[in-house]
Amino acid sequence: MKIDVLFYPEKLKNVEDKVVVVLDVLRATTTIATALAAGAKEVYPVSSIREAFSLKKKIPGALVGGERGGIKVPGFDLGNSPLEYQNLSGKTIILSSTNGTKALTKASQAKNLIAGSIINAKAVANYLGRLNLDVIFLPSGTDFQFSLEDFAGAGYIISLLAQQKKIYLSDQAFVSLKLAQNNSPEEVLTRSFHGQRLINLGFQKDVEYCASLNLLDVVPVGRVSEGRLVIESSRLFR
Ligand SMILES: O=C(O)[C@H](CS(=O)(=O)O)OP(=O)(O)O
Ligand SMILES: [Mg+2]
Repeated sequence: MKIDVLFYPEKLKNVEDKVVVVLDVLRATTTIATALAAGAKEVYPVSSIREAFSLKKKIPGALVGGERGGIKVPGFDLGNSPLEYQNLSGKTIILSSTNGTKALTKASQAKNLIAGSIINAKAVANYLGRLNLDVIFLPSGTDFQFSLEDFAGAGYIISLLAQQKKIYLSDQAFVSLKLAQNNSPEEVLTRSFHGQRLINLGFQKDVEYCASLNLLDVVPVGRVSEGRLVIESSRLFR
């Protein structure tokens, strides 16, 4: 299996025949994994606030969540804190965040699209091992800049994948793996620019939660339905 890790979404091209793992460790893909583990039926990632409100009108009972500047959008039911996403049995979630949901929609045409994070690293690694195809990891970044937590997040998954498969790493994937091998998730997330920003906004508990390696065994997978990306929990591979 060949493994590549991009720096940020702008580099992603021609994904139709690719396996793409999108990461937004702080916090969108962690929130998606948490929502699905809490029983949500599906998550629709959308880029804009307007699109979120418009889709909510079309799906009775849907909850709309997300943030701008880290803070819950006025009129939304939920913010972007994974800790808010509990007891969601059968619920549809519409999520719009600054970075993660944009990266997910950018990768929506991928042959296989997976939302990865640190809390479900092992489950994602097992899933990729079963797929047995080349993989591109796509860090969402923060405001179109490189983000440490997403790049290292890919490395934690790669390190678990390396325990079960022969893998061939691009130069960037090699650095991502080394970063993960030499730093704990707590160190990485607390050190990162985005982690510091969230801590200053009062989201210390979110940062700690997002660093909880292998907490959940859910694998969020994307598919396009009626022209729109929807993410559900894969129950095929555990
Ligand atoms: O809520 C978050 O963690 C961020 C918002 S910001 O970068 O702190 O403004 O959104 P995400 O899309 O989850 O990176
Ligand atoms: Mg982020």
